Amino acid sequence: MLQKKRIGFIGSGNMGEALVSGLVLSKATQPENIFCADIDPELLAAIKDKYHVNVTQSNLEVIQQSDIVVYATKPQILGMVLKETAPALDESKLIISIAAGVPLAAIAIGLQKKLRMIRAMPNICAFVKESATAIAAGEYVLENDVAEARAIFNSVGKTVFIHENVLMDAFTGLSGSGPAYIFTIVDAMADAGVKMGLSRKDALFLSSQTVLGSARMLLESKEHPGQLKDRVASPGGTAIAGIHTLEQGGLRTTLINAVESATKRSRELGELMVKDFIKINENESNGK
Ligand SMILES: NC(=O)C1=CN([C@@H]2O[C@H](COP(=O)(O)OP(=O)(O)OC[C@H]3O[C@@H](n4cnc5c(N)ncnc54)[C@H](O)[C@@H]3O)[C@@H](O)[C@H]2O)C=CC1
Ligand SMILES: O=C(O)[C@@H]1CCC=N1
Repeated sequence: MLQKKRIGFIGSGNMGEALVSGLVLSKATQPENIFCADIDPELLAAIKDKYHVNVTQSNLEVIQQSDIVVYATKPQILGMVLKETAPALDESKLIISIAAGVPLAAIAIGLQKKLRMIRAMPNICAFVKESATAIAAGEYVLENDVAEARAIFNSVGKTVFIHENVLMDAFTGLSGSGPAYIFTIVDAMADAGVKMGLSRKDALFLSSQTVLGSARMLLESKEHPGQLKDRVASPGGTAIAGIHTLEQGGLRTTLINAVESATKRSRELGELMVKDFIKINENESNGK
């Protein structure tokens, strides 16, 4: 589906590169159909070297070359970048924003243009084709646009399509930010292994493999996590002793609080971006 589509990235940092990596690994499209822009020439040179895609410091050039444009800059500068690139945007292109917190309606109001837009929340595991991505569509998308967006994100992992753009902040708090929680947990488990006398290398490998295996069991067995937990925790055994300590430490509450905080932060980022957009528009109309 994407073979003939030219896909451009505005911002080629952590997430832009993760998507490029997944797209190239999955062969969903050819490297010559991928166009990456960034302000950092060293980063672009490294991306060209690794993935053999087209790179340029010019956002406008990438947009001109692309059928699908993915905005992958930080939400805090997205308003400015969108304004700068708006002259090159029209209904002939599908625009995808992966920015945390930024509602499509805010982009539409800020740019005052009718555009085919998709909002997506992937995660960094796109690097290894294991992203969990939520996708929502804007008002003016064509029938094929959602399928194309899904094809992009399916090529770097699994997708869910949601109708309510408003739930994106919750996805951002859970699966968009989730790898950071898991990396922290694995790091802490590795520290624990070291404390118990394992080498750092073994401790890190064993905790990472344990997370991978647990995730695969959850997805493949489709059993409830509680049931799987019961299969590990024997009466009077080691796992239940460990779980008791986790519960004493408030693990569940802490994780629920973490997802809630990240969801709230996502909403805040969206509100800040809207304010930013209003300021840019006011300055423009005052001729500043
Ligand atoms: N890092 C993650 O795990 C995830 C990030 N996201 C979203 O992806 C977006 C990008 O995040 P990251 O990749 O983490 O940030 P990053 O900072 O690693 O990458 C952003 C890139 O944009 C470049 N940039 C800055 N100004 C620019 C400009 N004017 N024109 C073109 N490029 C410019 C920077 O040099 C940088 O390489 C954010 O909106 C974030 O919310 C979404 C899901 C997961
Ligand atoms: O910048 C962040 O912290 C998050 C991770 C998910 C999206 N952006």
